[in-house]
Amino acid sequence: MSRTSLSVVTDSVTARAPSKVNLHLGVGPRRDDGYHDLVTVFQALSLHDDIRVARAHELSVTVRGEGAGSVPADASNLAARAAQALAGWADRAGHVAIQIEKTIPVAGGMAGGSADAAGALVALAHLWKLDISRDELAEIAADLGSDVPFALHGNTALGTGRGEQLMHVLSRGEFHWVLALAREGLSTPAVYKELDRLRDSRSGDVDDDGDFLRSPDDLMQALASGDPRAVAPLLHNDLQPAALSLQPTLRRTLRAGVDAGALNGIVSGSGPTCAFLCADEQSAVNVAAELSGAGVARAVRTASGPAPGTRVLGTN
Ligand SMILES: C[C@@](CO)(OP(=O)(O)O)[C@H](O)COP(=O)(O)OP(=O)(O)OC[C@H]1O[C@@H](n2ccc(N)nc2=O)[C@H](O)[C@@H]1O
Ligand SMILES: Nc1ncnc2c1ncn2[C@@H]1O[C@H](COP(=O)(O)OP(=O)(O)O)[C@@H](O)[C@H]1O
Repeated sequence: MSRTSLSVVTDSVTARAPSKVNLHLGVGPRRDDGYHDLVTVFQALSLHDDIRVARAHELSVTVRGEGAGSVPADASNLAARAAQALAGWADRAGHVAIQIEKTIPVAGGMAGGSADAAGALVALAHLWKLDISRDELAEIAADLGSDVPFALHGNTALGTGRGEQLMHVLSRGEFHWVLALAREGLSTPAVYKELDRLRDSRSGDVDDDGDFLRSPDDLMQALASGDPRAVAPLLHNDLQPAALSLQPTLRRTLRAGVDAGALNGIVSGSGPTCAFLCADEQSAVNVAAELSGAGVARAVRTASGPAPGTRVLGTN
């Protein structure tokens, strides 16, 4: 019998990256660099994007699925920028074909672009067999966008700085969410700008900065208890008034979700997706059905959290 030595070459890797909702989003005043200091509690949700990377002779990006038409399929795509950044770290050419299968709504406040960047980082580190630590990957991630480190981390985490400095938060059990997707997206910088404008227009009667950036201890205790009824009243988003100011119809969406039986509803991050926390899985299915019928959203999805961070799904 002849012996051949088999060296298995991986040609493509697929990674799965989660979406997120901010259970608490405290926003400090605008900094000199244009960013805002945050104290936020992220929870990763089961709604995800899949990112496949394959060896190629040049960089290319294709995008399919939810909102694909409004995502750039060129070097400006966050996944392509992630590939270039990782190639730079590894001192190699970033020739790779990237395929993104989107389920996360685009410009929806659920960090879809960040998920795609995290997916590209994890998939390429595997394809290129890079000896890179999670911390080094998180540093590259933070340069790509404030939410990208959390997309890598997943689960539940406290974010500080501009949201890129993370500490794991204990969260027991599974939480069930209904997501109301809006017809039009909202631009993240525009929502932060609207918050600054609203605060400027009523300066004098605002909380002091320390209050914006208080630690959400009650929420973290409620998460550790695993009781959605304890978590629900503690959901808080400083960006919500700004998102509602730019898309006033979201008020009706928020009301409709609670009327349908959700424990509470909140604008997800910079919006316009509205996220409703439900008592259990069956309640989420009922709320989703009723919200779909109410005509207050382009589409309605159910999701659970916390979901794991970005991970390799398979190789070919
Ligand atoms: C609001 C949040 C809440 O998690 O998420 P989304 O709702 O957009 O998903 C994040 O802060 C969005 O993070 P991300 O989308 O990664 O933002 P980046 O690319 O870093 O920054 C885009 C722009 O948002 C504003 N920005 C972002 C983060 C921050 N801490 N302060 C800011 O003022 C700045 O105007 C910045 O130029
Ligand atoms: N891979 C990507 N997926 C989604 N959007 C992307 C991507 N790359 C760049 N973008 C752009 O980034 C903007 C923010 O999109 P997204 O990350 O989905 O929303 P949000 O910041 O509200 O969570 C959009 O205008 C989109 O065109």
